[in-house]
Amino acid sequence: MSYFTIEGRRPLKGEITISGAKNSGLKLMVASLLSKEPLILHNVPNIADIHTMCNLLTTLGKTVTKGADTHSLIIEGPVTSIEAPYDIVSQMRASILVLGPLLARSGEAKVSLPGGCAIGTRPVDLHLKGLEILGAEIELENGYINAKAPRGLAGGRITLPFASVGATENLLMAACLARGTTEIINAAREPEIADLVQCLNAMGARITGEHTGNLTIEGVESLHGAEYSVMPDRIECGTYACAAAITGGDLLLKGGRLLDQEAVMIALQKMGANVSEDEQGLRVSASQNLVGIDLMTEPYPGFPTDMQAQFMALFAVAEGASMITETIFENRFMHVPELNRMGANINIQGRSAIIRGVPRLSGAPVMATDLRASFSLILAGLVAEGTTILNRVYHLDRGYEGVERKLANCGASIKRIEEAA
Ligand SMILES: CC(=O)N[C@H]1[C@@H](OP(=O)(O)OP(=O)(O)OC[C@H]2O[C@@H](n3ccc(=O)[nH]c3=O)[C@H](O)[C@@H]2O)O[C@H](CO)[C@@H](O)[C@@H]1O
Ligand SMILES: C=C(OP(=O)(O)O)C(=O)O
Repeated sequence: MSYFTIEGRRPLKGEITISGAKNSGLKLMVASLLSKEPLILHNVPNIADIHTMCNLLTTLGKTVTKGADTHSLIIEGPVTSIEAPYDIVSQMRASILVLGPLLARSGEAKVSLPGGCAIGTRPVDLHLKGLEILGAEIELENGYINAKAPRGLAGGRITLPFASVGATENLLMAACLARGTTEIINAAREPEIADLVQCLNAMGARITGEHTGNLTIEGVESLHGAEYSVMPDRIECGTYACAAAITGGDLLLKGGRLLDQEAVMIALQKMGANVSEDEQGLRVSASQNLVGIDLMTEPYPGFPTDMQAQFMALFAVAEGASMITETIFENRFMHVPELNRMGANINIQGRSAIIRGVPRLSGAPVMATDLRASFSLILAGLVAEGTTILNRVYHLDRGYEGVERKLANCGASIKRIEEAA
């Protein structure tokens, strides 16, 4: 297992190129199940979750090859298996997204139930209820979802009680090949949904309404191949924006887009950071002490839960008190005890955390518990006095490409130590 050592208190200055979005790239790869023709994807991030998705698609019969450059993939060929096995689904929850496309294409699917994870119980009831409205027959047995649509899927009107990102994506992909028209009311509006819609439309789907929360999908007989570039990762961009702010640095985040993350950038500005945008990307700097603010996580366009842990690190050293209310996942405060071990003063009250800013944090050995929690500890380590040792960095490798390279290029002292197994 590898770990990071970080020596803190160095302002970050320079440029970081933002990679393609994990939370879009994974779904675009799944869309390849809807056609046997090649789907050529560019700007695919080189991260563990993408490798896991390659593995899952290969298990289902697809051929995945590297494209013209290191961030391109070609996915093609027929689906030859309808089973997403437990050993892959348990590594990555996004695997559940193969359910809708497999049903639509093959009329049946067997997908392991993903179960909960460190941030919450994460049920998939909305995915299953929506597929039933489209005509699927679903049974749960031995930890698997067994789904059948012997007469194919048929369009329907699905109202989501909560704008679930994953349910929207699963139903959207299933509806592309259903007979007739499907409406998804109260669909998620995250930018990754629009990216998926654009890719599906490039493959011949007929989807409208991607920015409105109400999607209309006119089913088509078949989809064809396409070439598409994954959008930049707004969460990676927001994370490095926090790195600039917490270290009193100045970073150009190449490829970052304000449009995708206004709530995050407004929060940084309220705290005293400077944010500007030009044709290269976003520039974020801080020349004064940050001040605490209150935040609540919400579905897009609200403040994203995937940035909550990173802002917790910022608030830990900001002047005054801050409060974060987490409304999306019930257990997403696992980073709090670790930040407190570094000298932060954070109390959890139900779904809210009260953070009283402290003048300094001190380096300590800490343990990553999930992807974004891992980066909140890196941010704390970048501003702490002394050495921070971050264990279990495999969480981080799921979703951030080349963390230590990107940070070290901008002046951070961070090293990955590979421990023999
Ligand atoms: C791979 C990926 O894109 N992951 C993102 C996706 O996760 P994911 O697609 O899992 O997130 P959802 O929007 O579906 O989940 C949000 C909330 O709804 C609940 N829920 C969801 C589905 C369901 O059938 N029943 C149910 O109760 C979940 O438990 C959670 O509490 O969106 C989240 C919310 O922006 C992000 O934090 C994740 O990074
Ligand atoms: C929660 C996240 O991912 P996943 O849904 O894959 O667990 C995330 O990207 O922060």
